[in-house]
Formats: sequence, structure tokens, C-alpha cells
Amino acid sequence: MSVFTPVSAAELEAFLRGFDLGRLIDYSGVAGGAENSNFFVTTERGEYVLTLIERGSVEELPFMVSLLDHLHQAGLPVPYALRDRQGQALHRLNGRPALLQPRLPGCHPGEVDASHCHALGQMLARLHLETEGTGLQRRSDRGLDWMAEQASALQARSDEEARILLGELLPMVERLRARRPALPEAVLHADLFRDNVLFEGHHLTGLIDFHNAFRGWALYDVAICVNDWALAEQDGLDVRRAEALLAGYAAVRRFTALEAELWPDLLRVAALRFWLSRQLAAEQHAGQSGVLIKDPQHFRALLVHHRQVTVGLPLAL
Ligand SMILES: Nc1ncnc2c1ncn2[C@@H]1O[C@H](COP(=O)(O)OP(=O)(O)O)[C@@H](O)[C@H]1O
Ligand SMILES: N[C@@H](CCOP(=O)(O)O)C(=O)O
Repeated sequence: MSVFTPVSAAELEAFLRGFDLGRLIDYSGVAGGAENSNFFVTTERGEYVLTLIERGSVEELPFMVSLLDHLHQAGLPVPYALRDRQGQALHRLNGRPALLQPRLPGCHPGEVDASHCHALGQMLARLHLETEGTGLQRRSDRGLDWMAEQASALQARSDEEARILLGELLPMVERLRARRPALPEAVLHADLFRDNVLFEGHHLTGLIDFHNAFRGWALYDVAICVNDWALAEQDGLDVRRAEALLAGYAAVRRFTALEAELWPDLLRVAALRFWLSRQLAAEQHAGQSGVLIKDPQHFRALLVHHRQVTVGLPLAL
């Protein structure tokens, strides 16, 4: 279970007295989170999720609160920070920044098919269209500069095969850093893996965990999703699921010619980013029990496959 900061019933009851949500009925730590401490909370008024933020700066939280307010008002199925009686969205509990949000229905899809991918693609495009014109700004702490630095450092402590792979990827990262292509921008979720999306059957009921959100290339978000949602059994991409996701997206927001040109690179950048962050997390938490460690080798294998990208972006004729 990934609860890094425990919360007692008495502490939670005291916290809830600040809200208008009735008395605490039950609560439990959520297994499965990798970054923050989450608790499912049931009160007389309903079901909520309490999150204690374990990583990242407190100054960035108002960005996430505003983003979720904006998306909630636009009708997207996202959680948002509940205000206490004083109208406060951000709180502190046991030394951590704390947020209380409604619990969304649905669960993470076990087996993903093309229909899930199509729905996800459509929702991702809606997220981008709803945010492209907003003034919401945040830089990523896992951007190209970070990738260049971390990839060089990993290269120095890797086996030969990984050194060669990183040696191919680093010039591409440098080219993108230097060129700064004029790709369409929006606020990205930037971590929309299967464990951050909820479905009831084939109906998408929730996008959660916006802690990595930032303003950047919309196509990068698409690449992150394809790398996870269209992953084939044997590491490469499942063409049917990848095409369904891209078609769902393109039905809501059209891709540009420049996006089509840079698509293979963006798929690689998106895989590199999670290889690096998983590798760092695996090294940092090695030997610790109770922390969910995700496999970095999986993205390394995907990058070998991405030497040849066979799924192209659909362009309107
Ligand atoms: N608003 C929510 N509604 C329903 N379930 C949620 C909500 N927020 C979190 N969860 C559950 O908690 C789990 C961990 O949340 P997440 O935000 O992904 O944690 P972390 O930031 O630690 O990765 C999710 O996989 C989901 O099952
Ligand atoms: N979903 C990611 C974990 C989130 O990335 P981080 O950089 O915020 O740790 C994964 O599956 O690796």
C-alpha cells in the first residue's frame, strides 16, 4: 500500500469538521498510488478522496486547483478541490498539503480494447481544446532539459545496450530543445496512464491525478497515452488500439502536418521520460517495502521497438 503519511480517525474527524460534509463513517488508505498518500473517505454526505501531497512544491498547487475547477465547469469528468466553510481549497494535514475531492465512479479498465482507446482519445482532445486558450501556465519539472540531464547521467551508469540506445535518443532530445517546434500547445495531463482513468464498462467516468499537468505540446500528451493504452503484449504497439486512440482524438481536434512529421520523435520522448523517472524511482526506493515501484525496463524495451514507428497520425484530407 502506498500511504506514506498515516492519518488517524481522530485527525481525520478534526479535519472534516472544517467542511460541511457530516460525520466520518469510514476511511481507508488507497493502495496503488505511487506518489501521494490517498484515502477513500465516507461521510454522512458521500464519498471523497483525501490526498496528502508528498512531492512537488506547494506553490504549484493553485495551478492544479484552478485547472480542475476549469475542467469541472467545462463538464469533463474530473475531481476538484472541495472548499471548506471558509472557502479554502488547499489545507494542511499532518505536515503535508492536503486536498479533499469527490470520489469519481468507475474503476481502472483491466483489459483495454479499441473502444476504450477511442473514448480516451476523444476525452484527451477535449481536455486540450478546453485548455488551449486559457492563461493557465506551469512548466514541467520533467521536461526536455531534465530528460537531457537524466539521460546523460543514466548513460554513464548503464550497460552497453542501454548506452547505445540513450546515445541515439540524446541527439533527438537536443534537436527538439534547440528547434522548439511550433506545435499546438495546451494544458497536458502528462501522466494519463490506465491507472489515472476510470471507466464504467466502455463509458469513461473519470480522469484523475493531475499532479504532472503543465502547459506544453498537445502531441506529447497523445504520445504518452498511446505508449500506455496501445501497448501490445510483446512490448511494441497494438496497431488497432493505437489507431482507435488517434482516430478518437482526431475526431475532436485535427492533427497538423508538423505534428505528423514529429510524431515518431514525440513517441520516443514520451517513452524516454517514463524510463528515466521509473529508473530514478526504482533506485531511490530499492529495498523499501510498501512502495509501488513501476518497471523501468518496460519503457526501455518500448524504445527499442520505437526505432521503427509504424503507426502514423491520421491527417484530414
Ligand atoms: N477522485 C477520485 N475518484 C476515485 N478514485 C480516486 C480518485 N483519486 C484517486 N483515486 C484512486 O486512488 C488511486 C491513487 O490515486 P492517484 O492520484 O493516481 O495517486 P498517486 O498520485 O499517488 O499516483 C487511483 O488509482 C484511484 O484508484
Ligand atoms: N504514471 C507514471 C508515474 C508518474 O510519473 P512521476 O514522474 O510523477 O513519478 C508511471 O507509470 O511511471
